[in-house]
Amino acid sequence: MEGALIARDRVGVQDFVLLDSHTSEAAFLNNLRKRYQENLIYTYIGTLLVSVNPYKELDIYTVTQMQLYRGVNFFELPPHLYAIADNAYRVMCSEYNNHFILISGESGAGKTEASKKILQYYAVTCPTTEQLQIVRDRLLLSNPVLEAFGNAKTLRNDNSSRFGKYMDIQFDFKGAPVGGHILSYLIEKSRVVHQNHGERNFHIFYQLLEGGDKDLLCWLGLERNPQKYAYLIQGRCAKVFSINDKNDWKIVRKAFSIIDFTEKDLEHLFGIVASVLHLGNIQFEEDSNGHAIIRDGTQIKWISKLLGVHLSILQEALTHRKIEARSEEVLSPLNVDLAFCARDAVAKAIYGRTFTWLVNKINGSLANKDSTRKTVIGLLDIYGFEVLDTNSFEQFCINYCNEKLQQLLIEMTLKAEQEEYELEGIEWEPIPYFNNKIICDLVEQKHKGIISILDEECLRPGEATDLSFLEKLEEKVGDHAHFVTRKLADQKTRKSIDWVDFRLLHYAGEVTYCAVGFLEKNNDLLYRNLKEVLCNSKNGIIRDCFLLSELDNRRRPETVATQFKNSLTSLIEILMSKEPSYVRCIKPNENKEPGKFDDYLIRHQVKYLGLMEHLRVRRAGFAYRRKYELFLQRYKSLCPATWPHWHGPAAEGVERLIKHIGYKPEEYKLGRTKIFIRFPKTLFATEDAFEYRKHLLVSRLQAKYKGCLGKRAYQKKRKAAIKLEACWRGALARKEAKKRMWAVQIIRNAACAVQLPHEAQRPRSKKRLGQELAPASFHPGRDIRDATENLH
Ligand SMILES: Nc1ncnc2c1ncn2[C@@H]1O[C@H](COP(=O)(O)OP(=O)(O)OP(=O)(O)O)[C@@H](O)[C@H]1O
Repeated sequence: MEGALIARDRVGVQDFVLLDSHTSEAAFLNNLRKRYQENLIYTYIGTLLVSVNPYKELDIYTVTQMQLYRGVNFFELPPHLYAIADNAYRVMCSEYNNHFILISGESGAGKTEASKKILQYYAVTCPTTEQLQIVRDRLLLSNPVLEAFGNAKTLRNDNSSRFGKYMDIQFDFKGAPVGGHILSYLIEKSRVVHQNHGERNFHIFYQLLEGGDKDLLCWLGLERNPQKYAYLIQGRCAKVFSINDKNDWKIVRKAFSIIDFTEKDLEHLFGIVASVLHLGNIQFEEDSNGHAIIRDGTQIKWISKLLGVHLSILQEALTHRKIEARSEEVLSPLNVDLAFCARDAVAKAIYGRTFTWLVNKINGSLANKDSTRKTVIGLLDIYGFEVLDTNSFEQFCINYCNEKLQQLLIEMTLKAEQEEYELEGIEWEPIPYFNNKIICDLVEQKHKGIISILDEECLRPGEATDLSFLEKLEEKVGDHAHFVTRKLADQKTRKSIDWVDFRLLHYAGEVTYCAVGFLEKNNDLLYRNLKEVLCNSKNGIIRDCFLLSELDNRRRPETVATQFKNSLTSLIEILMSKEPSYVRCIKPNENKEPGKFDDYLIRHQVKYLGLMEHLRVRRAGFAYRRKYELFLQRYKSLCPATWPHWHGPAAEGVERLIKHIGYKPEEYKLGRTKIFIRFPKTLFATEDAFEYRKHLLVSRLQAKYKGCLGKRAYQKKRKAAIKLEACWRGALARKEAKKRMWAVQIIRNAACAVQLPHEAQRPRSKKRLGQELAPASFHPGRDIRDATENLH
């Protein structure tokens, strides 16, 4: 916060909480824009981080930067992902509790990049040993593998994650990363068989074709040209290969070896990828009875080899459907349309289940077998609210997921805020906010919610269709305030809703869903005979996946929506038991252009990410709160009673201090351990006074220091002068004394020379005398004369 305060006049405010007009969306956008244009992509709302995708490499993710943020108080440095990561880590280590970082935003907003950067931060800054290095590498390299199979180029993002991901990083008591676990959500299987214009299939297909060596492709019966595969040219993407495919393939191959995939695993895995491509090239034609038959046997032979299933059984399974007639099972031939549907269903099913297998395999290699207690930090990278031109079953699931996460955010933020006030004994009035529980209930309520109604239609006997589902919705939830169809709408709204549509009023806005395809996608059915064939596959991955799900679904198969609902419920439970941190990613423009800030697009995201709401909640009570000790430490110079030292309790010191500054009662509240300041302007005034005071103190200090320096220099000189003088005098005196002694001696010697030659008084020779007294410069005649003169 202090960092934010200091820098507030430089480029906007680093924390939206400090915005004066916190209810103004324009002021919010203004601040975001100002900072974005200076490449300041991060801004706080309290402890939530807002991130705007820069669409260019910034020099803020270096190891030096990581070290800078390591172990530093949250608000001391400018907002950064590393501050969020470090804060969660430090609290986890000190309080030994679990955390999660929820990263959300729309496609292309930068969620995956953010989660990778957090992971790298932990990899670089956490303590590690040589053995833990393996875990660290596996954690980091699980990303390229999952991205290869779960990401694709879309119109909005060249590397779009087509699944939701929650990753737990486990730490031991020393804070070293020792393991991990990944949960994946709703992979977009429909992409395997169909892509929108300008989009691609999952990366792995292109990586294999571009990067796989000749022998491998030959073994898989593939050609290097993606144009040859029907499932890869649906989107008519201008550049089918991306510049990264070849390189990414190498990374993925390396990752496989580090994550412990055996040669057999890889053989089966690539066999499945190739089988999907071959499946897409299977064509059907009508025989004389109007039944589907396979036109060319080449593709099916490859599939039979790669999946390890008998050729004739596979042929039959793709062109027939097994039905139960009373106690008998009969094979009914399919027409061409149904055969194409069966083919696509197989491709989607084997790809989807292989993805699940892949996640499990990675989890196996990340698992920490040690049973000692560990703490975790979870990273949730999940699709944001999505509104397309035509919204289908997938968008319905994604937006439902966002409703649940919004509910979690509001609950946890409000709860945390309320708990803090309670803990501190502060009264506050809860602010009104839109509780989206009503929409969650509309979707998920047992027997009455949309998912239950959809399931009923999917599972009931008789002719159920998307239209009959729509009618059921009108009948059962028609009077809900957040639901509308063309039939139920008023005249004005009616025009914008088609007969096959229904509209939900989400917390983030209205979304119209086309009911066509809901039943089929929710059922996700594979004809029973096809399932049986796959259960008997010699390809280990396929056999395991299908056998397992057969065992799971022996009673009543769960529909896709119900599976998703259940997985979301357990995700929310996981998150509720942890301490939250939030990163909200914003996409600045549709063209992936650096520096372009599209106001309209961003305003929309600010709204549906609930940022204004979050800011309101943060500001509803108090804009700023600080522990008494920290507050006093910073501002004690503003009051003579607390400066330079306050010896009593910090709370009393703060009370004296704010009385001296002149805080009005409505501007603050004193809690048990913290001071709460309601308005930013109060804090800014205090900060300004502190800045002014700091300057004064600095000038005083400077003056004192200069004075000290001068005094010291003077004293040094004085001492030197005295010393010099003393030396000089001493030297003079010594010289004088010597001269006298010397003269006396000479005269004595001279006198002796004239008197009795006594042994003791025998005159020394002139030379000897000279050596004794003045060895170098003795001139007897001149010196005796001088000495005699001196005596007078
Ligand atoms: N901090 C960043 N610095 C530089 N470029 C970034 C940053 N964040 C995102 N980008 C760019 O934006 C692109 C899209 O980001 P990312 O894949 O993380 O989006 P996303 O929100 O995960 O999208 P999706 O939901 O489709 O997966 C990246 O490929 C990268 O080019």
